[in-house]
Amino acid sequence: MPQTKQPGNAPLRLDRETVAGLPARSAQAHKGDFGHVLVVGGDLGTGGAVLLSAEAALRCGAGLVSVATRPEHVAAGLARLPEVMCLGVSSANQLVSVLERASVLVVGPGLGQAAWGRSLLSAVANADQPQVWDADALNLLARTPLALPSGSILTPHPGEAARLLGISTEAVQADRPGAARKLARRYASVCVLKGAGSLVADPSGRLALCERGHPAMAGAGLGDVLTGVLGALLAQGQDAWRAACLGVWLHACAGERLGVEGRGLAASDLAPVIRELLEEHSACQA
Ligand SMILES: NC(=O)C1=CN([C@@H]2O[C@H](COP(=O)(O)OP(=O)(O)OC[C@H]3O[C@@H](n4cnc5c(N)ncnc54)[C@H](O)[C@@H]3O)[C@@H](O)[C@H]2O)[C@@H](O)CC1
Ligand SMILES: Nc1ncnc2c1ncn2[C@@H]1O[C@H](COP(=O)(O)OP(=O)(O)O)[C@@H](O)[C@H]1O
Repeated sequence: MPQTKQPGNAPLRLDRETVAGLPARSAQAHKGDFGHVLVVGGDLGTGGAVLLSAEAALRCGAGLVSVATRPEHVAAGLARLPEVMCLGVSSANQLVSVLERASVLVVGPGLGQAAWGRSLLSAVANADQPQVWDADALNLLARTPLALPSGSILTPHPGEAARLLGISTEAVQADRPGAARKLARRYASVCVLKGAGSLVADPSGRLALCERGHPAMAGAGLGDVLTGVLGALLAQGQDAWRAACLGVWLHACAGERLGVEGRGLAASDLAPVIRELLEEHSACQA
């Protein structure tokens, strides 16, 4: 299990044995048992990012999934993902009722950094459900003092980590464990530092390393998929550390499985493969 003792300062290596799984579902299970993930983002021009996240949340077993995005994106969202409740929001006050119904919040994919994204992020930051912050939520966090509620996960790529730490991307890459641990401590959250050899750090200094993955994953939207995976695992009762370790490992193994087909991996190809891998690791029915 990820809580396994680590020798000295060495990171825990994530693999099938060290990653804790989801419990099997009872035969009486119903959708209310598996949480409600709300994905917030998708400003004009980046509407696909929230759909990638929502699709991944759905395919990883969240009971309910909602998206709050620009009203202009609702029709496309419903056409692509009829299972997802897609709400058009022009301002943060329209978020209030859906925020109350969600058990986990994912914020940032395609959010943008203009007034619309900033106001939505403030509303999300005031909610107390566990959250996953990515992309523009992190870019806004780098220039606005906001606190993440306990049990949350941030998922910077090296560029975002550099903005949060006020250093260069090269400096982040030169000491990835240091950067991940610093961000986890600073934001009192679990930090996933993405890129080849993704790291998971928690505020107590725990560190895990994922050596799986594939260079075919170097493409648009792969990070958006990861946010949905993490949201779904939190919604199914995993704490932030366990969700991050399992989610990062599943995502990287799926990239590896698809990477053998070569370049041109589309982010939306990942969700069904992550589903397959999750079932191989943690069967739905005992
Ligand atoms: N279909 C969509 O709607 C998509 C929307 N996206 C959104 O577009 C917005 C901008 O995000 P971006 O991440 O493209 O922009 P950023 O400018 O934040 O990041 C890109 C830069 O970060 C650095 N970087 C990232 N990963 C690195 C690594 N592994 N090693 C070294 N350097 C690394 C590089 O300098 C890279 O050019 C976000 O809101 C994002 O969610 C993207 O996720 C792409 C897909
Ligand atoms: N060379 C690589 N090896 C392993 N994983 C990679 C590689 N390149 C990208 N990834 C993974 O793909 C995802 C890319 O996320 P991100 O940079 O946020 O992209 P986007 O913002 O376009 O969604 C991360 O989870 C990262 O770890």
